[in-house]
Amino acid sequence: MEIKICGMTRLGDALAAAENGANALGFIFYPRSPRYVSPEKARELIRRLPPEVIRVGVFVNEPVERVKEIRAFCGLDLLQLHGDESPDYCRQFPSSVLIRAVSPESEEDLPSLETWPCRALLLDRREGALYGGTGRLSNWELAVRIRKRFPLILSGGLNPGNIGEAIRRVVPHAVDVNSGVESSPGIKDPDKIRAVIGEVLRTSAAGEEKRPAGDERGNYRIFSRARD
Ligand SMILES: O=C(O)c1ccccc1N[C@@H]1O[C@H](COP(=O)(O)O)[C@@H](O)[C@H]1O
Repeated sequence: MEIKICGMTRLGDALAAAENGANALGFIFYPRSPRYVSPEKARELIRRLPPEVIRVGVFVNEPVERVKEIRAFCGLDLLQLHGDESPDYCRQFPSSVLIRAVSPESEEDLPSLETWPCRALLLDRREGALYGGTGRLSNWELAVRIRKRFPLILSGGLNPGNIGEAIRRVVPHAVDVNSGVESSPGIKDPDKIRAVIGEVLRTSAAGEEKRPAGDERGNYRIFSRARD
């Protein structure tokens, strides 16, 4: 089970996540977010990270050229598009570097997910004008349907208290945690980071033990360095 911790604004938080086993860290380049980090600051943080940690840039409705510029400047491995970007917008990037955030509300929304040219879907919950970071749970029943067809990152309101149940019920490829490991928006709590990663490792190890022989989930890694 892969894990991403999102909304990094401070070096100590990023290193705590990396040292405790996070596979990927997210940097939010959406100016209206309380977790916004400038490209200059993100670059500073990123260059001090252990090389094996995957760096994900989170964008909301940013012009394509600006996303490309920030990606090159900061050395981002993957791009998480979390706004109203269209499939045509997405096609201006290699699909291998894209994570598309989606918030389907019912089964009827599922066929449209086929249109996204991306490496993985990230299931989140939108709340009014807020694009993400709401701390609200996503729809786990739809998540089970989605993960049968696509590499899925489960997101939305995950925290040390509910992530074990989320993994047992949804069995996603990866999980993404953000406000659930904070003491206030943009300020992570290293104890909560340790707790959430510990819970992910324990739950996924128990799941592996119970899996019948021959039930391989494949070796697909979402958080790896993609070739453009
Ligand atoms: O965190 C934000 O402020 C944010 C703003 C705009 C787009 C995405 C944002 N965060 C993403 O939201 C999900 C879920 O967050 P939470 O766990 O419910 O707090 C996560 O993938 C973040 O990448």
